[in-house]
Amino acid sequence: MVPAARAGQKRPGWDLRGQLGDMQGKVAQYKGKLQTLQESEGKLQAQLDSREEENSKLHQRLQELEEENCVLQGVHAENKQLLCQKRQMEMDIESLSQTVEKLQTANRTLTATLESVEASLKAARSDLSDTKETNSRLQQKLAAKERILEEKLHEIAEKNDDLHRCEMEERRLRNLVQELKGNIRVFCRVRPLLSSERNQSERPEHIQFNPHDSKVIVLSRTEEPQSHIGREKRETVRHDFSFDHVFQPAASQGEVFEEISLLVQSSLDGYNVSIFAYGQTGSGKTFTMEGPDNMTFGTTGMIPRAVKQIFAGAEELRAKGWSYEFTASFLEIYNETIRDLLVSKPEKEYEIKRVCNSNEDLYVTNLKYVPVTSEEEVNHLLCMAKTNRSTAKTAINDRSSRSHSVFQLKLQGKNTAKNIQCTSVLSLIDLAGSERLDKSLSTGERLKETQFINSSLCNLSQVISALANKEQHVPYRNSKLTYLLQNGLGGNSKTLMFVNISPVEENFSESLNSLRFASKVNECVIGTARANRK
Ligand SMILES: Nc1ncnc2c1ncn2[C@@H]1O[C@H](COP(=O)(O)OP(=O)(O)OP(=O)(O)O)[C@@H](O)[C@H]1O
Repeated sequence: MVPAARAGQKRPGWDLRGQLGDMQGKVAQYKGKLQTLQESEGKLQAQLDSREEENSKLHQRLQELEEENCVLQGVHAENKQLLCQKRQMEMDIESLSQTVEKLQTANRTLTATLESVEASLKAARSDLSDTKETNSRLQQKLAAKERILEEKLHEIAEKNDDLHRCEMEERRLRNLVQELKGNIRVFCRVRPLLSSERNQSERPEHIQFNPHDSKVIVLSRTEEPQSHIGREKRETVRHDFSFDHVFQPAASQGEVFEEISLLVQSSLDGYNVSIFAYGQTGSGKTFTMEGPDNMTFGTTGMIPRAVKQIFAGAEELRAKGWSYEFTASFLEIYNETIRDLLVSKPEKEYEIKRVCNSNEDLYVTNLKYVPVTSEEEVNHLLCMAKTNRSTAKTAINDRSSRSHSVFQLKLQGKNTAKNIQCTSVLSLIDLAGSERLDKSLSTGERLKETQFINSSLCNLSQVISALANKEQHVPYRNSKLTYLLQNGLGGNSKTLMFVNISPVEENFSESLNSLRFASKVNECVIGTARANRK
């Protein structure tokens, strides 16, 4: 467009040819330029292509880089996370370090403790081993001791058997001694003068003792001349008596009991034992058997002493396997009538009967038989009996007993281990006064009493002599006393009689009578006693 505008400014024909030439030049120019351009374009195109190629490569590279970036970003994020984790881990590590430090400290402490524990353990192990050794030594010792113990137990068992044999032998020998002394023994006891009797003489001269022989007593009296019996001048008449023992007035209750204690003991061995006190009123029978009213420890009589010994003996025998049951009764026979001393107002009738299915055992109907377990219980019964005992006044003694009193203790022993049983009755009898009729000034009721007393005492002597003479008939039934005591009088029992003597010269005849009666009894030899054993 630009050349048309210039041609309008110069001549139109020239102008057109010039313009054409110009134009052609210009076209050629343009053509050249175009070619150059085309070439440039080709180059550019080539460049463009190469650029495009490069661009594509770059693009690809960019993509790769983006991808890498993306990866890097991931890595970065990861890195960041790792950093975070690292920090966390560092913190953890730090805390762990602290923990580790603490643990190390604790570990150190524990190690120290462990060391000390190990040391203790070691010591304990060593102790344990020592203890084990000691233990094993002790076990051996124990086993040895057990063996010894077993042997000893065996020995003890054998010794126990020996002991039992010895005990039986001792019993046998003790009873043999008693038998050799005679189953009926008589002890004479002369009581001291009472203060009320002192005006007579300080020392009774009509009674003499032998200081070298405790078995002898002599009664002597100077008698006036009596030509009708051949005595022309005054002469001293001697009456010599010999008994198993004679107790002088000074003899204590203890000394007397010592002499009868073996006899009492044999009732624990199964022997019936009867101990009588015989003598005139006021001669000391009740004192000997029971003791005085104002009893002291030293003056207790044979009954409480026997009871004490029986219970003590039973207790000793308990250790040897024996056990005992005791039954006590206390009665009096007054004018041939039985009365229970263990009841204050006896109203019943009492009769002596045989126990059913038994040839020997007797019992009294309605009588109180009291099972007793101790000395105190029996002493209580003795007190009760003393109060209830019938007493009556006579010319000779203020509180003279006019009845026979019979205390009986039944003993039932058993030794379960040895399968032995024994039964016996210990009878302690305080006989009624034996004074003669003329002296006691008895009349009326008193006369009757005296007759009953004398008849039953006479019957007692008849029974004893019938037994001694081995007579077929023994008159037990003639009096309540002998009937009741027949088991304590026969050959199966041991009998002891105290003959009590008053020291008063006035009582010479009574004393002589008593000593004569006792002598008769003493002469009796009744068969061998047998223990009631099963
Ligand atoms: N050995 C003695 N020592 C001291 N006093 C005694 C002795 N023996 C007896 N007596 C006393 O003599 C008196 C008579 O004794 P006791 O009453 O025992 O006689 P008794 O024979 O039982 O008489 P009775 O037949 O009347 O019962 C009593 O005062 C008693 O204390």
